[in-house]
Amino acid sequence: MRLSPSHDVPGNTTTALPPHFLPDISPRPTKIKPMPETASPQPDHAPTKGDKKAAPPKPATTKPDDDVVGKAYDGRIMRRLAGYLAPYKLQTGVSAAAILLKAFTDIAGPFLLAVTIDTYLAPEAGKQHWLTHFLSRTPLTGVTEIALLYLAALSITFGLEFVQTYLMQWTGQKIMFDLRSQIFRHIQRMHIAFFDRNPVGRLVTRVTSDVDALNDMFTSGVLAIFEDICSLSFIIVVMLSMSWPLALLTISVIPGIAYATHLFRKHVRDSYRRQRAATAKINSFTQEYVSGMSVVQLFNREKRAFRDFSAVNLENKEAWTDAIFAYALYYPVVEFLASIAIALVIWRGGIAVLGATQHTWLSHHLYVTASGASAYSLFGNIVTLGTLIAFIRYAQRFFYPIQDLSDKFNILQAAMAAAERIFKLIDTVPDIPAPAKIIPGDHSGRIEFRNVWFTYQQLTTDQEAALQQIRRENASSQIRHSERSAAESKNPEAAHLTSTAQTLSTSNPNTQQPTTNNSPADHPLLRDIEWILRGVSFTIEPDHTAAIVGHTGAGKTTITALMMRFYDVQSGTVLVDGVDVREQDVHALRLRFGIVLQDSFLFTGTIAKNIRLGTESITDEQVERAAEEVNVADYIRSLPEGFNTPVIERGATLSTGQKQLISFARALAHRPGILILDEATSSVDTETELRVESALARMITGRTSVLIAHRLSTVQRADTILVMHKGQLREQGSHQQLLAHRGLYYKLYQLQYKDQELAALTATGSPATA
Ligand SMILES: Nc1ncnc2c1ncn2[C@@H]1O[C@H](COP(=O)(O)OP(=O)(O)OP(=O)(O)O)[C@@H](O)[C@H]1O
Repeated sequence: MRLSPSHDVPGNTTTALPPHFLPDISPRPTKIKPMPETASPQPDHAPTKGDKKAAPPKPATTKPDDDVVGKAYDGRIMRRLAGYLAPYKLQTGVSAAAILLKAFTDIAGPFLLAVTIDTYLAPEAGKQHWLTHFLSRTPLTGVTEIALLYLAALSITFGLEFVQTYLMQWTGQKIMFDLRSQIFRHIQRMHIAFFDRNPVGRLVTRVTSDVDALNDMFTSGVLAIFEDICSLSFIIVVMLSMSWPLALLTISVIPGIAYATHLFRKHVRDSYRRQRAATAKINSFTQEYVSGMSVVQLFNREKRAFRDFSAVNLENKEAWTDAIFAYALYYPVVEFLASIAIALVIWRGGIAVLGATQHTWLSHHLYVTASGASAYSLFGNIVTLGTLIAFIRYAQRFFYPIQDLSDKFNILQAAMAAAERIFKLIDTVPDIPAPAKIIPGDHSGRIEFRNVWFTYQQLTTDQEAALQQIRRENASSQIRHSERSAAESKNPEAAHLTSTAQTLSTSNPNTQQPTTNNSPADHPLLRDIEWILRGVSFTIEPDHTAAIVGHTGAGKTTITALMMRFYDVQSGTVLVDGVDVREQDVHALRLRFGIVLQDSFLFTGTIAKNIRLGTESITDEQVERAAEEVNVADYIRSLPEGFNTPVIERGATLSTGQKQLISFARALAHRPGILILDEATSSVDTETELRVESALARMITGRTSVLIAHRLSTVQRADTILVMHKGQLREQGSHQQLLAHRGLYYKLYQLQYKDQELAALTATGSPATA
């Protein structure tokens, strides 16, 4: 709690004026602002009495980088942050000038008070202020004139305060706007693997609370520190000029305050770290249990869930209690030390005002200096009643900025940590690098996988190096092979001789292989990686339909993700439209695809907007036709607002099947070159599926299509069926060919066929074993 005029001059019996008579130009509000959060996932300060701005808990993330307590000042980060201020130089400059002027006008009040007392209320012969001399030569003589001067200083201070507050808050909001836009734009550019690694909560925190922490720094941190430093400097200069021995007495308690601040910060820091962890747990716990409430209630887990919740709730409470204890102790301690300083000033200044005759034996001997001169003569000559009263006011104000600085230090620390996390996000380069030279595809719709190895795992530097080596070896082998082929085609005779020479020169039959194909699985560093795709090669010819089948987790969806370059392969090549996807413009590449997933994603907006998905060239008629083709138009029209019915909460009011059909319409309306249907009809009933099937037949005609389906009935008509098993392409061919092969597909088919037969028999009441 800050020193306030009503109780900050204990036992001031030596002055002619009672303490409440002591005016102050800018009495500061009582404010306690405990240490703000570095990650700001919870209220940014403890709910202490007197602080009206206690914020509700903010969502927290559980990842370690949210737990970092950074440095209070980091030159590198500060320089970068200053860059955001650059467009608002004028506003910042005016604010800074206002602060400087305000710090100056702030000190005028006590000074005018001293003049009033020494000149008019309790004048002493031979002790006159220079200002009194100065004012005596102007019309400003008398209490009224000085009161007017005082009022003028007060008005200027308020005016400056308004200018500074308004401009700084305005600038802060502008910077936050710029920063949020930059973060969001950057997040949108990130590759899909980035979102696998960064949970939603963490990214939301970056855009919200971390940006808020920076706002605090811009609006009340940096400039407030500047203001505090200006105030402190002016007050110190004024105090020293008034009476340096009294000034030294005031400053004498600073080491005590510094030590108390050090202990306090240490304690609060630890407690905040625990709070962050506990709040993160509460948030994720609540989120998980609220989303899974039906399962909780179904399995009667309420009591158990409440017990678990109480445990994390208690952790949070205890961490808060510790912080509150520290705050409750720290502010009175600082206040006590400040009061000691002021008591010292009153005591020593009072003696000086009363004159040498009234000092005690102790004070006389205490203040005899080594040179033999009596120190109180120093006071005696300088300290008037007015000076002493003004000095006490300055001494009180001296402790405001000191308390404030410790507070601002916390804001800075929080902002540095937030800035570090924000910059880390902004500096994350997409793992999907843009090609040096873009090669557009031929729009044929041809898809080819050449010996593709892929893992979602992040590889170590050594593993990356090993892969690079393999890629280099395979590429040079490929070049040699191409050169040889070219030579053979030009001169078959020479080619024959070369080939014979090679055969004779070595007994190793491998040298006759046209190309080397080193496999990552053979490398000691790469052997233990959990490869999702292991050397997958296939071709889907233009306008053909390929179906990918296989057990759950076999890598089917992964194959389609690689076609659209959501991830880059670690080894091998994926070609779409005849060109390596890494050499194409990624936006143009993705525009080629239309996709319907098992878990359709709808955005907030209307149904029509979800079908159009921002492509304004799609007309209302086309939207409706697409919906008709997939048999969902009647349903949409039956809704109160038809195609303009709002979609809320990712389509919470629609069934999974309806969402799938809307996604179908979306894919159809966009007329993509390549269509991917990943379990696209898994959630619609058989009747609807049959109707969608005819739409499907139309959809896949004239474009390359990739179907992923567990129901083999859906895939039978595909031109080619790829059978995946544990990341490997085990079989490939048409339905009939694969059945004849009697391999994996045959087994899968038999299993499903038996299941269906069984289901049919059960439905008709026949014995299951029949
Ligand atoms: N984003 C991801 N991060 C890490 N691992 C993943 C990711 N997506 C999939 N996997 C893993 O990759 C493997 C293949 O997944 P994929 O989704 O390709 O299988 P699938 O054959 O389509 O399975 P399903 O039939 O169940 O859809 C699985 O073991 C899965 O755990």
